[in-house]
Amino acid sequence: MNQSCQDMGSDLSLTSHYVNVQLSQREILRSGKNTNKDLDKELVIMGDTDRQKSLLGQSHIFKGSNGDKPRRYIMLLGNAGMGKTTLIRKLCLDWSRDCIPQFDFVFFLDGKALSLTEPTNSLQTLLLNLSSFAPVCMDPDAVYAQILAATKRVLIIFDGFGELRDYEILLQTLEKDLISSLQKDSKAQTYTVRQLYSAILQRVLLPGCTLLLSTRPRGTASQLLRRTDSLLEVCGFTPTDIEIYLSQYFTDPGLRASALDRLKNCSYLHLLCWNPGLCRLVCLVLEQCKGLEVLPRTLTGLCHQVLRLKMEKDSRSTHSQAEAQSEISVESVEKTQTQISSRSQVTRGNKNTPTKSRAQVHTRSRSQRARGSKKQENEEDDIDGEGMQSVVGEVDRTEERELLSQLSSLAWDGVKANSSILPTGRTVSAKLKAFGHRTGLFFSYHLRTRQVVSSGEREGGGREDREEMGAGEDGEKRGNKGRMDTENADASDDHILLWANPFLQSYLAGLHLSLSRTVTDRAFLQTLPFQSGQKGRRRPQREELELTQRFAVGLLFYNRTELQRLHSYTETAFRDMVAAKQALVTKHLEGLSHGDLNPAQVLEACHYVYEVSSTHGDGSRNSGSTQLVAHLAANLPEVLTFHGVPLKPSDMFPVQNILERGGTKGRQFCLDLENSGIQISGLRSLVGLNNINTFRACIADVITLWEQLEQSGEEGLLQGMVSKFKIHPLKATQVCHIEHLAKLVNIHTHKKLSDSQSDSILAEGVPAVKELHRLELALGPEKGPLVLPKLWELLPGLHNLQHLDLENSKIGDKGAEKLADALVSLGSLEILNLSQNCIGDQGVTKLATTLRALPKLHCLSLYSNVISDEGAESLADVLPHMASLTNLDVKYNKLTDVGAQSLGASLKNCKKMKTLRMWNQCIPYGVFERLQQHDNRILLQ
Ligand SMILES: Nc1ncnc2c1ncn2[C@@H]1O[C@H](COP(=O)(O)OP(=O)(O)OP(=O)(O)O)[C@@H](O)[C@H]1O
Repeated sequence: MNQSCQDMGSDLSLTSHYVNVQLSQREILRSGKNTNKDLDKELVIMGDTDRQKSLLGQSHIFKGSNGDKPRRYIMLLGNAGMGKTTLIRKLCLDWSRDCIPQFDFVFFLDGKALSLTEPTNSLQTLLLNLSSFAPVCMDPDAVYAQILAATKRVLIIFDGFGELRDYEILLQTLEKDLISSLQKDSKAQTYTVRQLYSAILQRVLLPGCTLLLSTRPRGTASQLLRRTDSLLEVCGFTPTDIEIYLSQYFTDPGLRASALDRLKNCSYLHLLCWNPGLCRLVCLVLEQCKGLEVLPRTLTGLCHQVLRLKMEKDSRSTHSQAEAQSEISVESVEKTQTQISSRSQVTRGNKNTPTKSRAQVHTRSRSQRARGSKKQENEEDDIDGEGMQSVVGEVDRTEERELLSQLSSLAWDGVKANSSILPTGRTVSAKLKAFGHRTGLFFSYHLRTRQVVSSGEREGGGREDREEMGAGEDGEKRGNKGRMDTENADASDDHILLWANPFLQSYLAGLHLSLSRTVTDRAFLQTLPFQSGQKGRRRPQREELELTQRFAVGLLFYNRTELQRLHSYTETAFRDMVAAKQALVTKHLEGLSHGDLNPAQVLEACHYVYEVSSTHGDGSRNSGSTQLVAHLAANLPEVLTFHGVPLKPSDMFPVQNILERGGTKGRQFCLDLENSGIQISGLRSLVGLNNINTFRACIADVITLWEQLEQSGEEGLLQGMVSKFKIHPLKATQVCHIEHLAKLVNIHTHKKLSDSQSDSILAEGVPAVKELHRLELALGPEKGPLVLPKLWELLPGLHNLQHLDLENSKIGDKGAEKLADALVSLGSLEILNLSQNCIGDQGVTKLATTLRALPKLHCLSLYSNVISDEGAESLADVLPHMASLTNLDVKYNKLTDVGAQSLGASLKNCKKMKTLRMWNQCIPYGVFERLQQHDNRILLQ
């Protein structure tokens, strides 16, 4: 394992190129039971400040927090390229170096092995022969016995599953017969990989072992959520990580310094490097475009450059190979020349064969060059060296275009089918496979490395594994995803062919949609985003599809000369085709009603327009793209919300771009970045724009930003950030929301940021707190009580609060007493909702004393508490003194006819009261009816 985990492809290895990334602990909003929502929507989005505090190092993955029980069912989350597999391999490597001593065995099970469908496996063969990186096992029976004897010391890692759904299917209840058969004899070689995976995941096999499952977070995961005890997410690269990565990648100090410099000057590329997979692509471009070439400015540009470089490298190396071969052929030709009577006939024959292979062509051209003067002697040989080269180039290009066209069509098929596995069979020609491998776009995964080994017959098991790990010269992920084999690229039963890089797959799929002759305008139109009817659709858009759409649109507006190599149209036909599709895109995007787009779609629209407008390498724009930017900037809603949309660092840039553009046209925006997890640096860039009138964001992050600005002495900016910040209305859905609010109220009351001595900017307090008129606690009865002590402390600071909604927070009598004390300061309060809070007589009696002191309170709900007659009496006493109260609700409490009659009698002295709701089952209906007859303000409902 130590050897086979190391390789990261292209001469990179874990030991020399791995960057230690952090993990963040994620939580889900609901209990996770019976939920059918998408996991990424269920995940609580943490603010940056809290996220930084919650980060875990790799050494803590298996440990419970604060000495809790160790984690046994861990889900590792991360989008494409975020480094899940790499992290897992690092864990394996660390384990092989004794750094994770709690496990005696680690097995790496790949989702791709599910392609093996024949029922010929046992748990033993699965672990010892099929798991990736498993070394040769000299005494499998003894090892297996040891595994079974201490399953608690076994770690099973599942990786390489396409999506959450694949796990969910494996978690469907197993048939009883299968369970008993597995429990009776797990050594019988009669099970499919699927059955064994299912049984391990469902803890039928290897109970007590630790499971680590990697997955992308899109899709529903109700079954998984029920089982996992830890959700961890790979965080991606910080700016420091990016520097570390670059300094490891560029070992030459000169190159390193210039690469870092160039990257820092290219903000968007730098932001993209947050994703390690993209960081690697960026390095590839930085490495190979050392000269003065302009760096790509968009994701389309980046992937385009990477593909271009790969193709150039490939054609260089195939040429040099062909030339090397031709040298040999020249010699042999020359040797045999005397025996060939009519060489010119051979030559002529070749010349007239347009489909000759590159090697043939080169052999010939090289042989001409080698022979020099002989060329003139041969009058029939009328093609000179240069002419030949251009023919060669043409032949190469034509072939390359053909291959690209096939590749991109396959890539689109994969994106449609949500799969990175290439179809087996004839669809992928040998030539295409070879091209895919040479360019590192494909890698082949070897499903099975060994024959089933039982003790006694020990075959050369691991050998193949190790040889294959080192194979391949340029694969993005070769060596990163299990076994592979570049020599034997055929997708036989034991091999499957995969796309090595999700971004390049999507780029090629986008290429197919935008430039292929086979995609009609109508079909193209249907693939564009935001189709009508999509808004209501629950199914989330998959990452690859979203990227593909972005690339397709980006490519259409790309520099036309750059695209020449990718298509086979004539110049005019190409121009017309592009113009027609550009018009379709423009019409489609301009026809959108931006008010109807949800926040995630608004973000996506910003990305499209960014790709369209900035793809030209030289920074120039064409008029079509300028028009699209202007249109979006003019039509974005004034209140622009990204609430609930996780914002990656690279999302910030396109949004900033469009907001700035709006600013040049005089547009002002109110930005809602709450619950988006935006990084503080991104927050600063966006809300620092001049045309942002107001903004909302995670309170703790805003405070951190203020502190940073104060420390750096940026007073002007701080002033703006303080005055633009808004928190009204505030709905607390997480415990931390109240903690953050408490911090803000503290700043407000002390009129300074925590460490500062005095602060003129905050001399009048925090405007956002002064303007907070409505506060709702929506944490429910489980989490609500956790924040109540903090809430009682902070409430007196909210002088201008008009509406306080504490429904269903399990306040109880004790809480009600504390609340009563806090309420004295809330002279502006108009509405108080204390429904469903277990408040009894004691609590309500205490409350009653302060309620009378609230001059503006007009609506009080004590619905569904446990107030009985004594409490009702207290309320009845205070009611006539509450001059502003118009509506009181004490329905579904415990008062009987006695309490009801007291309240009814008190009502007579309350001229302003409009409604009194008090019905419950303890009040005889007759009494209630009588009271109603006397005063029609008493209502049943
Ligand atoms: N911590 C890291 N240090 C150095 N390079 C990394 C790191 N994490 C990822 N990479 C680079 O990024 C590339 C993509 O990472 P990886 O394959 O692990 O992503 P993934 O999350 O498994 O993606 P997918 O969901 O597509 O399978 C790797 O090939 C590797 O080169």
